Amino acid sequence: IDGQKVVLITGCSSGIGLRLAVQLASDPLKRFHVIATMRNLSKKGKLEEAAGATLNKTLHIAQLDVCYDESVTQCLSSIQAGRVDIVVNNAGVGKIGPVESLSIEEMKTIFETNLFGVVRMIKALLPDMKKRQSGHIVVMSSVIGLQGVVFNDVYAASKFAIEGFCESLAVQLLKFNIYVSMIEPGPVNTEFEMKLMEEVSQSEFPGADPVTVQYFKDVYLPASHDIFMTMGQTPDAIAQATMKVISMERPVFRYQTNVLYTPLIAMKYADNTGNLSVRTFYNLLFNHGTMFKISLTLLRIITCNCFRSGEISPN
Ligand SMILES: NC(=O)C1=CN([C@@H]2O[C@H](COP(=O)(O)OP(=O)(O)OC[C@H]3O[C@@H](n4cnc5c(N)ncnc54)[C@H](OP(=O)(O)O)[C@@H]3O)[C@@H](O)[C@H]2O)C=CC1
Ligand SMILES: CC1=C(/C=C/C(C)=C/C=C/C(C)=C/C=O)C(C)(C)CCC1
Repeated sequence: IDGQKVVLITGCSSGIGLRLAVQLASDPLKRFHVIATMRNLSKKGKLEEAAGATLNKTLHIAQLDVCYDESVTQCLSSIQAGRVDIVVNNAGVGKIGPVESLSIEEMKTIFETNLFGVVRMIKALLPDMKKRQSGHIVVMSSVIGLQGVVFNDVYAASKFAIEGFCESLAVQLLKFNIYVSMIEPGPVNTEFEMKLMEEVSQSEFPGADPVTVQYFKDVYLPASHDIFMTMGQTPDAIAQATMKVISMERPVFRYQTNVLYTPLIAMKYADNTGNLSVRTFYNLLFNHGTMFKISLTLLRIITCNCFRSGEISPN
């Protein structure tokens, strides 16, 4: 452990967290000692299988639920190395649907994980990182932390919230040689989308008017599915991007993993009235058939030539 970076990752039972844990633990130079955490250890089978020979060598599995103080304290105090050099706040939950049919209580649970879960981890680790004048706080944010997407209102709010928190904190932490990095993927093909679809398929959308429900079901859901199919990245691509940011000597504050999404985000900064973003998203949503395919092809042509060419290939 002495020459290694101790990396703690939250939410490793599936998706991005699982792949990141495995990629870091499989580093040929053995630079990382990975503590792959999950809230429910009965789900550890998939990670154990993917970890292969790295299990209990460079990859260690531990219990951690970001929503509970005791769980966080207990996990951190059980760390053999006695320190965490890099924390990857990956645990997160999605939420889609008309706001009229979501209760405030339900909305709070999203913030409990995506905002306060991350804040809890950071608060627990900061004193020691400050003392050691070293550390890297990585957050699995999202493009939805920079640009809202229709029917993702609450999820967007939670990711915007953590962006604001970290953007503010990053300045203070530079004084202590602690870096903060936000990883901002677009759609990623993990269990995330399936969980959302499952939840939606069970809801009758109480409180929402029929026009909104129809707009959500017949326009948004197919368009969103299309976006996951055409623009979606693999969790391995996100793990690779995260590993790249972790390995930087001076880690960047923001890192967008999907070059196809970059021009959509850029609209926000190109027109400070916000109208360009709102209207373009409106048009893209309602023309998601043929027009959308044409727009996407155009985006591919533009972005492949102009944005970080060759750095990460859009899949
Ligand atoms: N998939 C996507 O399109 C995108 C995802 N992201 C973000 O990436 C991150 C990972 O998502 P992804 O891998 O796609 O989705 P998954 O649903 O596959 O993974 C989410 C992980 O978070 C865990 N988790 C949820 N709540 C808690 C909690 N309270 N404490 C600890 N762990 C918890 C889940 O555990 P359990 O199995 O127990 O539920 C699971 O391991 C999230 O923060 C998400 O917002 C960002 C951009 C796009
Ligand atoms: C780009 C785009 C759309 C959807 C984007 C989606 C659904 C993105 C999902 C991103 C996720 C899931 C991020 C997770 O953090 C719409 C609204 C269909 C309209 C057309 C343009």
